Amino acid sequence: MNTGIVNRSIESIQYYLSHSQKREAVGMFLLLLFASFLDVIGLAALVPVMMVAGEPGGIQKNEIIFSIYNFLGIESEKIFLVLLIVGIFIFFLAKNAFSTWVSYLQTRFTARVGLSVVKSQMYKYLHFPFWHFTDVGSAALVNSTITVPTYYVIGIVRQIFILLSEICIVVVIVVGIFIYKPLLLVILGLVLFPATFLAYRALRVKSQRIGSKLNVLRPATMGIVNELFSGYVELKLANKQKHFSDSAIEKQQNIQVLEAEAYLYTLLPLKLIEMVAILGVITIFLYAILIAPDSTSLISLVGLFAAAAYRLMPSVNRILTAMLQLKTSQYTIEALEKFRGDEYVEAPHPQQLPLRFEQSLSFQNVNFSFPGAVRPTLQDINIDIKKGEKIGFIGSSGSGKTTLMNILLRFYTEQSGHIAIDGERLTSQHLQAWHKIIGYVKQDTFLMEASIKDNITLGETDVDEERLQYAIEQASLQSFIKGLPEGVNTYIGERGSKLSGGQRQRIGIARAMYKKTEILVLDEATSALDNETEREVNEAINKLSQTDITILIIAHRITTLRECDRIYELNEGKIIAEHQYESLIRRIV
Ligand SMILES: Nc1ncnc2c1ncn2[C@@H]1O[C@H](COP(=O)(O)OP(=O)(O)OP(=O)(O)O)[C@@H](O)[C@H]1O
Repeated sequence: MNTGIVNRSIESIQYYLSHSQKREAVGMFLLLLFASFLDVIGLAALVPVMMVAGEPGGIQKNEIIFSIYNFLGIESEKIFLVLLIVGIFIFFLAKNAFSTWVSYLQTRFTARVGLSVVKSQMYKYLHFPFWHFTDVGSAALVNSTITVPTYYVIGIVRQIFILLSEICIVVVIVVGIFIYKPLLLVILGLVLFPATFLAYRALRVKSQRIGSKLNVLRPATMGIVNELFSGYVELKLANKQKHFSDSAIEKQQNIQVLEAEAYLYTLLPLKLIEMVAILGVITIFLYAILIAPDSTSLISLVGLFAAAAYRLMPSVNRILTAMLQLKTSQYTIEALEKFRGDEYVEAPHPQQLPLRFEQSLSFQNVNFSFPGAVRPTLQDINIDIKKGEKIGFIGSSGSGKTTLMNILLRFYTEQSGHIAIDGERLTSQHLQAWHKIIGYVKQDTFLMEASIKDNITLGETDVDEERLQYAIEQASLQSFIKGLPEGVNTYIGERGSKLSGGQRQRIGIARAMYKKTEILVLDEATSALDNETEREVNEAINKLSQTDITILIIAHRITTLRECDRIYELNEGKIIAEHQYESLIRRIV
């Protein structure tokens, strides 16, 4: 049988196991082996005991049982038989308790492996280079961090355990038969092995193909369903809801068909093995008629074959099914192995240093290009900002404003030049301290399906109420919150659907204020800004302008920049001009 997928699976699982877990896995394998051994002993003991019990004077006929009978010195055969049956029952009880315990250990172990796969995937995607992160897309991210690990545990980790334990059972039986009757083993091998091998070969490619197709279809369907609901308003107005839902249903239908086909393949082996067992009986008959025309050996051989096949069939079936499941789930191994290259591995967090921001923040000859971009996204950026200044950024779409802020926030790292805080170069050793004092209010503020309070504190359990009030005031949210039935505890709906555009941005501002932001980056929304929203946001910005918080505002409406000390204009990644608000507004009017 092809062991490629088995080796691949074991190698893949090893990646997630610590040293002690690897030892634990070996220990568990030994326990499985022992449980299989007990399983076979139990069955092997049952048959002679039943035969002895059913036949008067049977005790004397069976050598082993007879010697036990003599050893115990019990006078009544009946009592001995009762004791023997009770003994067998106790043995089965103990054996099953033991194998249940082994199964319990195994499921706990599997669950822990599953958890470390999820953890490892989460870690991987949370430490992804930022530009790459946005390329992957949220549906694929959810699929990779939750769905793929789930199917990996079901389709790979569990199947490997099933496979190993069933192989143990088969080996024990085969060794037993070999000792007892080598000829039977030859017949069994000749019949069972090629048939099983051929069945596996016929189904494995199909199973693997099903898995790969499912891995594409599942996130694609999830993505469409996500869009269907998140774009509810736009799709309804454009009369496109049906188009999206039809496409999701079509994909879901394909998934159902593939899953049904995969399920069918798990049922087929048993049917096939049954046929093979019958074929075995026929082979023995033929053997007996043509080669060894001795009827007593024929009957005993058929009986033995039937007994061996009876115990072997379920095991061989489970082995085949497990192998096919491994093939169907092979895609999960490949999916988990993605992005393990050095370019995706973040340098280990260096020791963190404190950072003081008391005087200035400057960009010094900063240059940045996205991987594969034809021209630099930012070129020779030089800006000096004093603490407490309010600075505006304008420029056409794509001129590099957001990228510049992402560098300041350290989501991207400049290829040359640097950022200095109070004259000290900002490095990865300052990351924690830097993120503590810098806040970012994005164009589309991230909002959770939770209360206003949770959205401002980002779900903090030990809320500093005084700080919360201060943040609400600074973001000019107090009158809005006062008018709500449950005040700060009011739920804002999914992604803030119960809020206006201005209210959403002001929640973002309040969030930044709550965390004691010293430098605030505001990326003003282009689309959502109607006059009322602009007034609301401007009111908050004006209020913040009275504080000593340093503010950097990317604006699409010049009026947002009224309180700015200076305004930089970007074009194609370069700073092409520095303006004062008055001169800029005159130029436009
Ligand atoms: N993740 C990315 N990968 C590759 N190129 C990118 C990526 N993000 C932005 N760019 C490119 O970098 C350039 C600058 O984009 P940026 O978002 O900084 O512009 P912007 O001035 O903020 O635009 P807008 O005003 O429309 O928000 C654009 O040409 C854009 O296509």
